[in-house]
This record gives sequence, C-alpha cells and structure tokens, in this order.
Amino acid sequence: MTLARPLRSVLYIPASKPRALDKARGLPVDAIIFDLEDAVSVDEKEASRAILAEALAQDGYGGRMKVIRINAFDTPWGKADAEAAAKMGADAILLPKVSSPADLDALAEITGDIPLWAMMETPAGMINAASIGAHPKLQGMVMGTNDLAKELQTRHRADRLPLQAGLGLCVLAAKANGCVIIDGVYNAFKDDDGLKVECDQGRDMGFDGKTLIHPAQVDVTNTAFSPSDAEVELARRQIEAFNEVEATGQGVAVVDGKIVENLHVATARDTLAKVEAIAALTA
Ligand SMILES: CC(C)(COP(=O)(O)OP(=O)(O)OC[C@H]1O[C@@H](n2cnc3c(N)ncnc32)[C@H](O)[C@@H]1OP(=O)(O)O)[C@@H](O)C(=O)NCCC(=O)NCCSC(=O)C[C@H](O)C(=O)O
Ligand SMILES: [Mg+2]
Repeated sequence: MTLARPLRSVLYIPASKPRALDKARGLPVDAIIFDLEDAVSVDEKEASRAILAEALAQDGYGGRMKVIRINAFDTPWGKADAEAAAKMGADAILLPKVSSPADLDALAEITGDIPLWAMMETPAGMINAASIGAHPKLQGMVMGTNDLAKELQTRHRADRLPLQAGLGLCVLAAKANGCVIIDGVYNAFKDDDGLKVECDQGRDMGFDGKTLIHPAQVDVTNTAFSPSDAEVELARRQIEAFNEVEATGQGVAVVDGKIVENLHVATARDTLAKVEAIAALTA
C-alpha cells in the first residue's frame, strides 16, 4: 500500500486530554496519532474512547492525516478499542507491539478495509519486519524506540547505536513494500538541538518523518524532513543539466563534479514533488 503525502511530523495526542485534542486543530503537523495506549492511564481507558469519538465527530483537523492507536489485543481494551476506532472515520488504525503478520490479521478482521499501521517495537517485530511489511492491509510502520530499548535492555546513546539494527531492518521492510516509515519519539521535548540531531539521522536513513510528543517539537521536525533550499536548487540544476545532455543523445550529465544519470533525475523529481505536496498541505 503506497501513500504519497507528507508525513514529516506525526504528533501523538493522548485521547484522554480534550485540551490537547483541541490544540492540535491549529498545529502545523502532517499527521496526528490519537493515542488510546501508553499516553492514557488505566483508569481513563474506557472514557477516552468516548472523548476521542466526540473529537473526531467534530473534526476540524483539516488535511492532517488521522491515525488512531489502539491498545494491543492481549490487553483488556484492545478489542473494544478496535471496534470503536473502526467507526470513527480515521485514515488508519495503529496497532502496538506488532510481532508477526498474524497480529494484523486479527485487527483486520474487525477493521475491514481501513488501512493499518504497525508499531515496530519488539525484538520479534524486528526479526519479522519483512513479513509484517508485506501484509496486504499494512500502510505504515512506526518505530517504538522506547519499548524497543526496554526490551533490548540497551543504554541510551545519542547516536542510537544499540537500535540501529532494528531501525535499519524496519526501513528496509517498509521500502521493500511501499509502506510509510516513521521514526520514534525524542523524549526530551525541550531539547531542540538533540531533536534536530535525531531528525537528521532519521532522514538520512530514509524515514519519512518522526513521531512527536509535544507541540514544541513540530517546527524542528518539519524543517528537518523538508527538502532544504540547497537540495531544491540542486534538484532543479540536475534536471536541467540532464535534459540538455539527453537532447544530444547522451545519458550522463555532470553537475558540481558529480555524475547525473536518469536515477538521480528521478530522485530530483521526487524532491520537487515533495516540495509541492508540502505546499499543498500547508496552504
Ligand atoms: C509530555 C506532556 C505530558 C507535557 O504536557 P504539559 O506539561 O501539559 O505540556 P505543556 O504545558 O508544555 O503544554 C503546552 C500546551 O500544549 C498542549 N499539548 C501538550 N502536549 C500536547 C500534545 N501531545 N498534543 C497536542 N497538544 C499538546 C497542552 O495541552 C498545552 O495546551 P494549552 O494549555 O492550550 O496551551 C504532554 O506533552 C504529553 O502528554 N505528550 C504526549 C505523550 C504521549 O503521547 N505519549 C505516548 C506516545 S510516545 C510512545 O508511546 C512511544 C512508543 O510507543 C515507544 O515505545 O517508543
Ligand atoms: Mg511503545
């Protein structure tokens, strides 16, 4: 399932917090994950479903993609969450702790044709990433780096070295199947510099965007996952240079001392298309 839309900033909002649910209607995020899982306390689980249904019925979220994260099926809330979420008009439903394609089969039995997203956050999920990515209903993967770090008993490192194998496997699985792939959250929500470093690493690896926990993280993330002015300018020059040599019957141009072939031109066109898609979304 391929999805062509900007997903630079994907903000979690606890479904239990009406004020945050309202605030998101004015935030420049590309997507929202309405969370019934970890951001909601056990005592609030049942009530949160009704609060979320009411917020989504009112809508007002504009062109932002709407994803609902339910609780896992081995919890007391998972099945009822899925049944309720299927009626809320979301663009996709996100299942936590997906460890095999069978987890998605169980959800799809309830949600029918609604696209599914998978939280990739267990060691088994990393090993089975390829078969999870190939599930016919799967549209997106989201890294759950907190749960993954917990399960792997890693120590935190700014370069995320202990998580790199899992991150890389999930990027490969998503790309091989045309799925969206969104990076995990950066917990220190007041640390813009650290967030930028992690966004840049995610973008370098091929992630489409990053999940966020606080509105303060939106601008840094949107900038990091948007093509920069320099990238846009280079893309235009590459296309122009290639068109010129192609007109003379050649297949290789040179820009800034580097070769430009048709595959580089495809990437350059993708860059320009992304700029247009961002402009259309934010207009
Ligand atoms: C982290 C927070 C608990 C901080 O909350 P708070 O102290 O209320 O923040 P502020 O006072 O700075 O808030 C300022 C205003 O912004 C609104 N707000 C805050 N957070 C959000 C949000 N996520 N979405 C929308 N709006 C938000 C406040 O309402 C204030 O508004 P106003 O009063 O009108 O000015 C809190 O940010 C929070 O709860 N964040 C979400 C945490 C969360 O979702 N956690 C679960 C997802 S992460 C995860 O599960 C990871 C994954 O599974 C893994 O394994 O890694
Ligand atoms: Mg998690």
